[in-house]
Amino acid sequence: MRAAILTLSDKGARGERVDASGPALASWLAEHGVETVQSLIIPDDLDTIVSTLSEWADADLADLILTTGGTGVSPRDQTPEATMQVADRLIPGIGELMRLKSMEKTTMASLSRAVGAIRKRSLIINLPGSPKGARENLEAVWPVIGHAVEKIRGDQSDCGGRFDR
Ligand SMILES: Nc1nc2c(c(=O)[nH]1)N[C@H]1C(S)=C(S)[C@@H](COP(=O)(O)OP(=O)(O)OC[C@H]3O[C@@H](n4cnc5c(N)ncnc54)[C@H](O)[C@@H]3O)O[C@H]1N2
Ligand SMILES: O=P(O)(O)OP(=O)(O)O
Repeated sequence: MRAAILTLSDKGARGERVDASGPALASWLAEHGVETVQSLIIPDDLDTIVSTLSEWADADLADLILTTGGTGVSPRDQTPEATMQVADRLIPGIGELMRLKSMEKTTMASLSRAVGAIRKRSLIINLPGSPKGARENLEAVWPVIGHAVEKIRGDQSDCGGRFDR
């Protein structure tokens, strides 16, 4: 699986804060056998997020595109809106699972409006901005990501019963 990481942070893009979340995600992915083929920091600007996500998905840069930051309720937080704008289809269960698992850790998880989406052959997942929040949310959905990527990329094998507890 190839991953790309997009960090949304005004301070990070201005060089006022070192991006700890993008590298934390790349390390976590490497430990799980996933190569990060691209990573970038951009400001919380709707049009820039839309154009970057569309470009990456349309070029089939990665199977999995992770965003970190801008999922909350501050005026500049618009990563979910940008993701919904580029989405061919949404996967509501991804956001539900992230919030369900994260609320075991902090009730503040209810403030993340993160979504999961598909554009072309890429799975896009929003994660919160802090390194801890980003990692915890990725861990929450990791069990379903491999299967989701296979199906999005056209795997036609029968999954009925394969994943029953
Ligand atoms: N499982 C968890 N889920 C959530 C957590 C958590 O700790 N565990 N935090 C919750 C909180 S609190 C909020 S609010 C929401 C939404 O978060 P955002 O996506 O809006 O995050 P930001 O406002 O972009 O960032 C928050 C905070 O994190 C630090 N930060 C942000 N970007 C970076 C970066 N690239 N490198 C280092 N640190 C960064 C900074 O202190 C920001 O103020 O999510 C809940 N979910
Ligand atoms: O500069 P950002 O975008 O990382 O935002 P904040 O620290 O206010 O969450």
